[in-house]
Amino acid sequence: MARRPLPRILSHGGAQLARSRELARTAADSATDVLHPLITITRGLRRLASAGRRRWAETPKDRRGPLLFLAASVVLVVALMPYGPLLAVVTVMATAAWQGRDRRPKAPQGPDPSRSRRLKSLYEALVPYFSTPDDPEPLYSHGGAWEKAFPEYEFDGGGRITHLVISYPAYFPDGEPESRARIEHLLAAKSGRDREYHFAWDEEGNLLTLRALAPLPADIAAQRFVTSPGETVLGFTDPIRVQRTLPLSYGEERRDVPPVVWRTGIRSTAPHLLALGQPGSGTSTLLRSIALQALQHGDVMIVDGGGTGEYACLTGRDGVLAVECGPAGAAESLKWAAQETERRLIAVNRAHQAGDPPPEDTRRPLWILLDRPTVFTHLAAEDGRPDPQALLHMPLRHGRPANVTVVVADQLDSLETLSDAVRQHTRARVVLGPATAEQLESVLGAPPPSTPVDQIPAGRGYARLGTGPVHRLQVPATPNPYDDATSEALRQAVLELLPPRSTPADEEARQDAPAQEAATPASPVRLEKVPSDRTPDRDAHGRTTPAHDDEDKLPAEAMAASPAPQQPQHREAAVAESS
Ligand SMILES: Nc1ncnc2c1ncn2[C@@H]1O[C@H](COP(=O)(O)OP(=O)(O)OP(=O)(O)O)[C@@H](O)[C@H]1O
Repeated sequence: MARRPLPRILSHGGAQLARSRELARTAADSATDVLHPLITITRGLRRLASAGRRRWAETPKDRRGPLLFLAASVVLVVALMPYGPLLAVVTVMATAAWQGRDRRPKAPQGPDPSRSRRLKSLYEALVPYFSTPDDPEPLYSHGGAWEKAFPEYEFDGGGRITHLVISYPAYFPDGEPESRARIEHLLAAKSGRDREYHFAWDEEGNLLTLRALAPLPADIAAQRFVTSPGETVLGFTDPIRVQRTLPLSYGEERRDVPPVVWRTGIRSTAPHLLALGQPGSGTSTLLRSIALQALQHGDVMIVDGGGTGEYACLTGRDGVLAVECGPAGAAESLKWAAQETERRLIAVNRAHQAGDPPPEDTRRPLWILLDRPTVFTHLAAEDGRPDPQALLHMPLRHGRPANVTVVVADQLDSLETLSDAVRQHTRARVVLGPATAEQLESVLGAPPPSTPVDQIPAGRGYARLGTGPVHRLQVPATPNPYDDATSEALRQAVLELLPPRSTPADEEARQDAPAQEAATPASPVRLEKVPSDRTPDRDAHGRTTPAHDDEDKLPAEAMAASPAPQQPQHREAAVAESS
């Protein structure tokens, strides 16, 4: 019997109503089953009565008297006959039951022939994986019944499977990733490779649920996201695992989309991030998106080994301490970052020991963003200099209590060149663009729950925060506004998010140092670095430099443990002095 729709209040409740809804539905179904004969007879009596009324109305007035007399005679004869009344009641009930039967044409059972063929072929393809010759009653056998194996299925308007529950035998090794991967690969291939599929294995119930995922929106432009301090939106995902949504604007339109939010700071369980991808997969775009969000509440230092000016738009902006593209500048900036982390750590520890809150000058988040640091590693090895990645050890290991966050982006094939500290301490992971299942698992630490599509758009990939689930990810479009290929709308969106430029870029120093610039393979972009919430210092030339915490205020032991911070711009000051 077809299930009756429930009242709206029961069919649109939240997750907590699901159980009550199922109970109500079961009770309604049972009551309908028990009362079904009564309902049929009542409906038949109603139809007989209305047929009688119609007949009476159609009978001409002069013939109504004889008709009434005939009916009364029949009633009298029946009443006088032995068992007459009983027989009359039985006859009326039988007639009513016949008249009251459900005359609606029966809905066709099962899917239409083309859909049945699709399910049948899927079933046949699964037979080698879900059967064994020793099974006396195989659920899967060539020419067997797919209906028992697929208890639930749904198709879209084009006749393609969108949802399928697959029952499999208990002896299938569903705990082995390789066995699962074989089945998932097969199902994705048979259901259409141009879509992504989510697989949920219910090992207790021996059920596998396949769901075709709608493509993630690729048209989300950079914008101010509604987040708290310490939260960074890496991108957007589907609502299967993420309940929270963010209101986003698409031009005039507004939509709520589930985000992948990364929490940083002292309570974070994944305080540093590593993003990997093939060239052109969108890791620089991700870093730019993170930088624009980080600048709302903190200071940012960028070390760019790519040398293509991807971060030039950030140069000289409030809160941007440095954008370094050359090996010497990168090494100096990282050295300063390590010393600053150490200084903050000592200051925080002293405050803890004294029972005071952390000092104000340790609270503003410091972000160290590195794009392709392995380029500098190669250059340093060639020149016989120490690997600048070694300087990341302090911020990575001790950055969390010091409010220092490190984000590293590099290419997938450089994973081995990244230092142990980077690989150990970056517990938030992102992989963008095409990647093999092995690469995904080695970077994320777990296989993604969905199959990839053949054509992956830029900025699409997977994210995993600590030991959490692997999420599908689409990074918001945050292009380089100085790139000619960037559309005007996206350029404006990024420009609007940039902090103001309160100090002019130090063009003079750059022009005056041709010798030093030529010595560096990727010429550095010179930047002024002025944390917006601090009073800048002045160097020998009267230029502003980051007002790092006044060394005089540091405790004696902190000074002993922490060498005086060597500010990132010292290289440029030296260049200016020599000119
Ligand atoms: N999330 C995104 N949405 C839309 N377009 C994107 C996105 N991410 C990247 N792109 C586009 O893809 C191209 C490459 O992006 P990007 O430079 O960020 O990649 P990459 O991984 O850093 O590559 P490379 O290392 O070669 O510089 C750019 O044209 C960029 O605009």
